[in-house]
Amino acid sequence: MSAVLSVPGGVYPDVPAPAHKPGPSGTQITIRGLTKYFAGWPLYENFDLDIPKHKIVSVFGPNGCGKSTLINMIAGLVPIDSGEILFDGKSLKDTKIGYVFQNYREAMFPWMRTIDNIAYPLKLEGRSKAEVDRRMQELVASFDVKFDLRRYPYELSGGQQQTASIMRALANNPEVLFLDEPFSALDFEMTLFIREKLQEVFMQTGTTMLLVSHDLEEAVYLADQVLLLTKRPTRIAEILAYDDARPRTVETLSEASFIATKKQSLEIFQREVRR
Ligand SMILES: Nc1ncnc2c1ncn2[C@@H]1O[C@H](COP(=O)(O)OP(=O)(O)OP(=O)(O)O)[C@@H](O)[C@H]1O
Repeated sequence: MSAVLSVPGGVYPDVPAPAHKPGPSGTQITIRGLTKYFAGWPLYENFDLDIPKHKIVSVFGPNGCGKSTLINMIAGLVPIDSGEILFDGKSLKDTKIGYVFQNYREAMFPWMRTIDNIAYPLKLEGRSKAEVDRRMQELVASFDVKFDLRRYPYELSGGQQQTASIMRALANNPEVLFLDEPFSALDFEMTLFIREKLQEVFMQTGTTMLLVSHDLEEAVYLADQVLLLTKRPTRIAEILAYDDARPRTVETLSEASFIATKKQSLEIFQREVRR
């Protein structure tokens, strides 16, 4: 009798299960055979990537190479054509994730007070009022919030709104936090503040973070790994490790290892843009 493979939605005889290639130990996200076309043109074709656990990975590459689409596909916001994305061997639906959008003005529910926006993921999980209050206090302390969270989002400054968006994304302690150019709509002062807060949260929690950035200095400053992509159809140009100790500070910017990683990233970027 032929072997029968049971798959969701049906039973097909003689269909071998595709061999899943796990990543090296310490991998959080495995992407295998990812394929995505837009309007008949390939963006990703048979793309494989391992994203390590408890690290910050910055995604950098030429304009339109698919940085946002990559994190959006991993986060389940954009459907994939084919392939497999697993989180520690689990599917997305069994994984807690948080997402920080570039456009914070459209990220929050305008009819809810800021505090209720931030608590929303906890309420969705059915947490008790005491649990919600405790977590909110922790978040307020770790983000050093000085503004009134009972205000509506539109009553806050851009930096305050983005701070609140990040607090919401972290509220239920996600395993992975996605950030799509979180600083690009902020002024310099707010960028520095939020960047330091993210670094502090990372040092406290070790939450895996995937950051899309257009600013190479910022991408390297926060990263354990810089993922450099090619032009489309997009492949990995190179993955650079950057392991200076945290907290990284203004002094980090003049360290030889920081400058070398930035220079190497820029050279790879320029090579790919000219190709
Ligand atoms: N919904 C869509 N329909 C058609 N094409 C799309 C769609 N979303 C993205 N694209 C195309 O896919 C490519 C990758 O887009 P994406 O925004 O992911 O790139 P990016 O690297 O983040 O871009 P940028 O550097 O400009 O921020 C672009 O050519 C874009 O025009």
